[in-house]
Amino acid sequence: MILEGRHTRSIARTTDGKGIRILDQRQLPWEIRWAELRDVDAAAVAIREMWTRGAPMIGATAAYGLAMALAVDAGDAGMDVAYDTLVETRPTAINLRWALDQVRAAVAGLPPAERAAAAFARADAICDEDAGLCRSIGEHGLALLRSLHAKNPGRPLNILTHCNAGWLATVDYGTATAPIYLAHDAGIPVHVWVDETRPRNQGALLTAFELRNHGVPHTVIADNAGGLLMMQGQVDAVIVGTDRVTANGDVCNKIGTYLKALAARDNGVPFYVALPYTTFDPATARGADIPIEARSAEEVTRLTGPDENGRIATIRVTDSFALNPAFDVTPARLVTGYITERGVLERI
Ligand SMILES: CSC[C@@H](O)[C@@H](O)C(=O)COP(=O)(O)O
Repeated sequence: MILEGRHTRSIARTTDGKGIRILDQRQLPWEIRWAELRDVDAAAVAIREMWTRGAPMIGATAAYGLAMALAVDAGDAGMDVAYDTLVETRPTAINLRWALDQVRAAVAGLPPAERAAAAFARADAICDEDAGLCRSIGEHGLALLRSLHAKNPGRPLNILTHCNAGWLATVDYGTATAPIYLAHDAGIPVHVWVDETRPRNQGALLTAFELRNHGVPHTVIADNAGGLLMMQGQVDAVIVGTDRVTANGDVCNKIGTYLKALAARDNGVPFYVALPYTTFDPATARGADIPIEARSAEEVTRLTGPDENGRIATIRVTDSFALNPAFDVTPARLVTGYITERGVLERI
């Protein structure tokens, strides 16, 4: 399924300006379906049930959710209830709290009649800023990929990524994918190893969809294949996104990221983390202090997708007890560099 354009903004206001449209990521890559969210409860459901996902996109959706709440009840008490509802939807990505705090600060001290408009304006600005941040991450990452490719100019540059940190997870470009898109557009022969990213398969379903749309050569691999490929010299760099980087540089990202970082270190493969400043959490000292989201065991025990007739079907993988921590923490010592809008930093 190809969208118009290579990447697109996956969040926008509805034409009447009172709600938002998001790409319903539960349907991808099988169907392009936009969902309209018209109140704070709809925004909370969309975040919690992962119609939309990825740290910056969660923040953007929540910002609009708070604005929609203020359009109904602009009082302080109502705002606090809406804030609490939204901030609890997903605990790990710091962008969620950051964006809600931004909207709350933007309306502080305003008369109730002016609050909703100010909140929507701040949410719009968060989206515009995020697209710019990701573009800058892409430009700094492009310079990095150029130098990596120059070491072996005769062959494709092999990047391994985990989960989806692409334009679906941000407002545009993505974080981990932005350098890849810009490198591909600049004529650097990039090939991407895409971890399928069990249990929700964000790699196989979403990152592969994005790369296909953009025409970037890629190969989907089982999550456990990366170590072997690194050992065989088939990975030049790992680039991942993140839900939160703490004051000491620890990186929280989709479950399985830590194992990739360990394998990368053991094989001398550089391990990069792409992030905007909105994902940095200086108030949290270290990764062990981050709340790790526990999601439903059914995400592990069930698989969902279209059957041979195109009908969406769910099959059971096991009836045993299952555990589903959604994120893990990669210690700062395993990170080669942080690709940010300010440049590629050895320390955050
Ligand atoms: C630019 S998105 C960065 C992270 O949010 C991304 O890598 C990730 O882990 C997403 O997890 P998800 O559970 O799909 O929201």
